[in-house]
Amino acid sequence: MPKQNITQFPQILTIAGIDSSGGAGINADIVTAFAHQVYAATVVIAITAQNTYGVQATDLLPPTIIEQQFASINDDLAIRAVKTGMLGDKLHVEMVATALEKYDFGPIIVDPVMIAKGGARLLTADAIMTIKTRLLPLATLVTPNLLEAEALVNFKINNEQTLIAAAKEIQQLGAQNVLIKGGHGQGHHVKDLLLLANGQYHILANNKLATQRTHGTGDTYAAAIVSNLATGMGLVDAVFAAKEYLMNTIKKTIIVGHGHGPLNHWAQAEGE
Ligand SMILES: Nc1ncnc2c1ncn2[C@@H]1O[C@H](COP(=O)(O)OP(=O)(O)O)[C@@H](O)[C@H]1O
Ligand SMILES: Cc1ncc(COP(=O)(O)OP(=O)(O)O)c(N)n1
Repeated sequence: MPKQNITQFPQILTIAGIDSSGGAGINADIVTAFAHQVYAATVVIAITAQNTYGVQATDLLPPTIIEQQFASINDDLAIRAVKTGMLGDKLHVEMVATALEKYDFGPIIVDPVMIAKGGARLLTADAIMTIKTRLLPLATLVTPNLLEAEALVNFKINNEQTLIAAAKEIQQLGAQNVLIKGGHGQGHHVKDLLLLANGQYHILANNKLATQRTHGTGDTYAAAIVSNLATGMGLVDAVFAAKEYLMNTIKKTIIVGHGHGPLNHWAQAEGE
């Protein structure tokens, strides 16, 4: 079927899991994209039963419907950039990699989601190797948090030297650019490291805010980056603008649920 050439709205694709509580996963990706005036299509890989206390159950969709979602989107939409999130297991990581090799959806942002804040596994341990061998070589940018970065490189990150070493090693696995997020670090400051394809790097630093309403921070960060890329921003600007969007969503708290609550995606529109 020929694609219509009507693309007034930048369109992104998110390939991830649904969060029943609405704060993370595909739910966070959609609201983040729309807050950026970007349209979001979805390939649903997983369904989770979770709330702000934690993840109670997860299930993965069968391959046929996943393959069909990719085909349906490719036949009709004009996707400019794509993001992956919760992929569940080795088989699903392989399927997603195969689809991303087959279809051209533009720059690929890989958020290698492994463990939710409450400790639940969102990716089986054996799938980490598949992320390394199949998905990272396709990635324009990979966005691990500190624990995910450690799992990718198999060493502890406890200072700036090991942080840079880890980013370089992840880049050698094939990801063009690497953003290691520092939210899980110790102390009062958060330091994210962005290592670029040309070897230069930037540190994005901010104070750690005393809040437990941080459910969906990783998804929101990556979704804002992919949205910015879809509007034509360069990678460095896209990351810095995404960080600013994210910080606004954390600073202006909304109260939903009793545990690790979701972010405030109205914050930017409301202004300072
Ligand atoms: N308590 C906090 N205060 C300020 N920024 C935070 C806080 N928690 C998370 N962030 C921001 O969210 C980003 C992602 O959080 P992080 O915990 O590193 O990843 P993930 O949400 O994927 O586990 C961090 O880089 C940081 O910018
Ligand atoms: C369906 C789904 N996908 C991803 C996550 C993890 O979200 P993230 O922003 O990395 O962090 P927390 O939500 O764990 O704070 C999730 N929980 N569910």
